[in-house]
Amino acid sequence: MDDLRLISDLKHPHNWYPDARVIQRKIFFHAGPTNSGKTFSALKRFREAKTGVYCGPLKLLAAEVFTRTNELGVACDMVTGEERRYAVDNLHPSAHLSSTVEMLSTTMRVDVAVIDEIQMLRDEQRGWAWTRALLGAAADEVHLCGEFAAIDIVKKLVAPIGEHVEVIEYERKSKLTIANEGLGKYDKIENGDCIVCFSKKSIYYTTKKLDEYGIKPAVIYGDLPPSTKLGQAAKFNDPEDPCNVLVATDAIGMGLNLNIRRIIFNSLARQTELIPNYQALQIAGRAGRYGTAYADGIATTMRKEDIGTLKEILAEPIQPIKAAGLAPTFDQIETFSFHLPQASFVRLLDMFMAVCSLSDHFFICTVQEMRALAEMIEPINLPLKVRYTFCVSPLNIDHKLTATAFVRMARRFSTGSPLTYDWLESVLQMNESPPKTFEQLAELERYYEVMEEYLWLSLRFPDMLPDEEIVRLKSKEIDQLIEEGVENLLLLMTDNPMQGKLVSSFDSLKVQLVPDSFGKFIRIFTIQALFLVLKNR
Ligand SMILES: Nc1ncnc2c1ncn2[C@@H]1O[C@H](COP(=O)(O)OP(=O)(O)OP(=O)(O)O)[C@@H](O)[C@H]1O
Ligand SMILES: [Mg+2]
Repeated sequence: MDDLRLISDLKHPHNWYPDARVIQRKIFFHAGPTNSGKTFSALKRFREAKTGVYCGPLKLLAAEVFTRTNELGVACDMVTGEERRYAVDNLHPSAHLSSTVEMLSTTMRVDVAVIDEIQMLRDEQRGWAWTRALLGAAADEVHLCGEFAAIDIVKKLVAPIGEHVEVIEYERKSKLTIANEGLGKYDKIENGDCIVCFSKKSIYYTTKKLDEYGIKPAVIYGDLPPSTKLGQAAKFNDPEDPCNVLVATDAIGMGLNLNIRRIIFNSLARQTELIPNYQALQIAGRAGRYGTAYADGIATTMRKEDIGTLKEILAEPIQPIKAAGLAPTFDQIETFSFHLPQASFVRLLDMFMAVCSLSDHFFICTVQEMRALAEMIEPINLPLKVRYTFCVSPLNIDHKLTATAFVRMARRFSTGSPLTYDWLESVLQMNESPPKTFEQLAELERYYEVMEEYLWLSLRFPDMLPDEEIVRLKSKEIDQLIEEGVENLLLLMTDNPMQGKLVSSFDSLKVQLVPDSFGKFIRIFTIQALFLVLKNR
């Protein structure tokens, strides 16, 4: 037990990064509310430096920095969990790199490291990645961008290594007001409005409602592939495009540049809990974007009775962040397994969580997702490192299709046979026709997730997952189908409620049944019944 306690002692995470510890780093904290130019300033410094790395919270942001930096004439490569791109080629890596925060190499020496959205170190699941970047970036200058709430904790985390934090404060570049009353009705929707929902179901419901008022919105939610998100964002941003309303989940909370004038909270609760005030502020802060047609922003609610709550939430002072996330590293789990050779991986994780010790200012990130993946592949015989890698992959296994594919990938891996594209195709048995119902659209999203998982694993085990190129091409095709699906489903609902529904199945009937007026339902039902009769004859 004493040995186990020693191994799981996480009290001195500073010591995990020897390359950073030999540098006397200068730390700059660009602190301010949303839309205040923090990232803009830090990126300027990044580009001016001889060598630099940018660590962003999302693939989309890493891609945006990659594209923009190259456009500005500074060669920049990109690394995300699933992809490596080079400004030139892999024989000539650039001096600048844009990456997702989890991918930062703590042994790569650079002049400037930018760590964006540093307040994310409080995140229950991903917080460890920001803590690791903060303590481990081997850079002369570390530029942090984020909320004021993170200043104290950052100072406390670097104090033991004698590093000083210089805070640069920013003010919001545009005005943000909270409306006096909630909207109440859909007919008050205007150009530049973004309705924020907290579930896919309410996204569909809201689009349907807007349809009744002849509005065809752009739609963005987390499960959509990046290029669909970008396509929808571009459509909404384009002043020439007739689409001027956006319906989105809080997936827009970070990163995308959107010309939003007014944020309308469809509700203020995720499942049953009110959203925390820092999240509400992040989302509300999306309204009004410096340098766009809608420089001044407004935040409001869909339901009139919610406006008071919104005002209360936004008025609450943001509590300074008290602790930063940490997670067990592979080395620690491996040493644990030497001491407990009989224990299953799930048991190792549970033991680690039970005995590990932390100092003040840290908390241990939840390993729920990792544990769920570990449970699925527990009976499969895999080396510890492979099992660990499978379990830290970012796959969502809430759906049967993704869960089954995950298990089959692990099983195939354990037999030593390569996971080729042909094999993957036989597992997925994809229906690649353009989706006509939301269920079919969701199925395509699942295919896309499995392909992303393949790409993620193939970066780590290229010999066992050799068909990266072909899977990437295929995933782009699926992405395209999803994009068309989002467009077409909305189009079908808006332009002509009858069109296209003749060929759809009972699934679409289920969707139509939910919030529609009775008359419309009778018409659709009659036509569908007629269609079935004709088909059977
Ligand atoms: N000095 C500047 N000159 C021109 N454009 C600027 C300047 N500062 C910021 N911007 C533009 O204003 C917008 C907001 O800036 P930025 O993204 O840096 O804000 P932020 O504080 O990082 O916001 P968030 O918290 O949402 O990440 C961007 O489109 C950026 O290009
Ligand atoms: Mg920013």
